[in-house]
Order: sequence, then C-alpha cells, then structure tokens
Amino acid sequence: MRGKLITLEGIDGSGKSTVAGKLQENPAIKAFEPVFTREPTKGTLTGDAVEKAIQSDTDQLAELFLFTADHAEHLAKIVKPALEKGKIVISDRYSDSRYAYQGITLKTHLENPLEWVKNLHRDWTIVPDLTFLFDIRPEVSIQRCGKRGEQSKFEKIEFLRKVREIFLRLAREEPERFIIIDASRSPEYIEKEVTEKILEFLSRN
Ligand SMILES: Nc1ncnc2c1ncn2[C@@H]1O[C@H](COP(=O)(O)OP(=O)(O)OP(=O)(O)O)[C@@H](O)[C@H]1O
Ligand SMILES: Cc1cn([C@H]2C[C@H](O)[C@@H](COP(=O)(O)O)O2)c(=O)[nH]c1=O
Repeated sequence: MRGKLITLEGIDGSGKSTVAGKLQENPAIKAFEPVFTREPTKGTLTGDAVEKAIQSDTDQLAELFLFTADHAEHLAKIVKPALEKGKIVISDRYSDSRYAYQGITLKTHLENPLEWVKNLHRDWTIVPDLTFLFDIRPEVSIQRCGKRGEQSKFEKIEFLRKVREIFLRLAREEPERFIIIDASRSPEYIEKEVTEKILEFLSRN
C-alpha cells in the first residue's frame, strides 16, 4: 500500500523546521518510522545549486528551474522510493513553497506566475496527502529570523506578506488537504497540535 506524504509549509521564520525537529523526537510519531526530508534538499547537486542561487541575485526564472530540478531529484531519490515502500514521508517545505514564493518572484516575468508554476508541476509531481500551513504575520516571522542571525533575500516583510497571501489562497482552494496552524503559538503547543492532527489523519487513512 502506498505511503502518505505530509508537508510543512509557511513563510520564513514561521517555525516549520523547529517543529519538524521536535516531531523527529516525538515517540508517537517515531513509532511510524517516518522519512523526514525537506526542500530545498541538502547535500545534493540540485540542493547545492539552489543554495548558491538564493544567496546571489540569480534570475528569478533560472531560480525557479533550479528549485524545480531539486524537486524532481527529491521525488526520484527520496519521496517516491519511500512512498512505494509504504512509508510516511514528512517534508519541511515542498511544492507549495514554489507556488507561493515563485508565484511572487516571477511577476516580473509572467502574467500569471502562480498558475504557470502549478502547471509546470501538474503532470509529474506528487500532491501531498496532508499539508500543515504555519500561518503567521510577517512582522513576527521576520523578528524571529533576525534573532537567528541569518538573512535570506526572501526575508523582507512586504514580500513575505504576498507569499503568505498565496499560501492562504492555496489552503482555501484545497481545504481537504490543508490544516492551518497558528504559528504564533509556542513550539510545544504547535508540536502537540500537529502531532494530534497527524495521528488523527493516519488513523483515518
Ligand atoms: N513557535 C515559536 N515561537 C517563537 N520562536 C520560534 C517558534 N518557532 C521557531 N522559533 C524561532 O524562530 C526562528 C525560526 O524558526 P524555524 O527555523 O523553525 O523557522 P522556519 O519556518 O523553518 O524558517 P525558514 O523557512 O526560514 O527556515 C528560530 O530562531 C526559532 O528558534
Ligand atoms: C522549497 C522552496 C523554498 N523557497 C525559499 C524559502 C526560503 O526563503 C528559502 C530556503 O528555504 P529554507 O526553508 O529556509 O531552507 O527558499 C522558494 O523560494 N521556493 C521553493 O520552492
């Protein structure tokens, strides 16, 4: 039986990686022996290319294709093999990040970048079975990013406000797939809520 793909999404600083780390140590989640992964991938040719691209003023269309190439590699080498073995896969960021972020960065290149990027994926991607959207005001998430000391070119309030709007639109369009999490709560509270929702989902599917 095919496994289940669960994704964590949200703007920079929304707390996805912190909760992903907690889930990896959570006994109730560990019992399912899930595969934890992320996009952009780490330690791969495509993930390294993405890392370099987002640290420089790479053309937005070129950046999209690098993120998308990384997604193809992620599917082929990690996601598909795990799902075919019946495993649960939990990914910290996935395609919805591309739709939300490049749906904004490509406004200078394309008339309707969100639909164009979604169509680019349509015939070959794997749609998640469950997506947690860590929703937070960019004013709060940017403060958190500042505290952790690193600054990516995407960590700008007005940009993240537009990215957040796309994430919320994606969630409205697929209410059966998305669970919106109030990411302003404590990491402990969010871990508990996400764990409960995952266990509930797995008991039904
Ligand atoms: N619920 C929370 N409340 C307060 N601070 C938090 C919370 N979750 C994470 N943080 C802190 O905010 C910063 C960003 O957290 P984290 O890296 O988990 O966010 P993220 O969504 O993965 O960000 P990015 O996508 O940019 O990697 C870290 O310094 C982390 O310690
Ligand atoms: C998968 C993906 C990510 N991004 C952006 C989101 C972040 O600002 C950076 C790096 O992500 P991380 O979680 O901080 O490692 O890249 C994007 O623009 N498009 C994507 O498809």
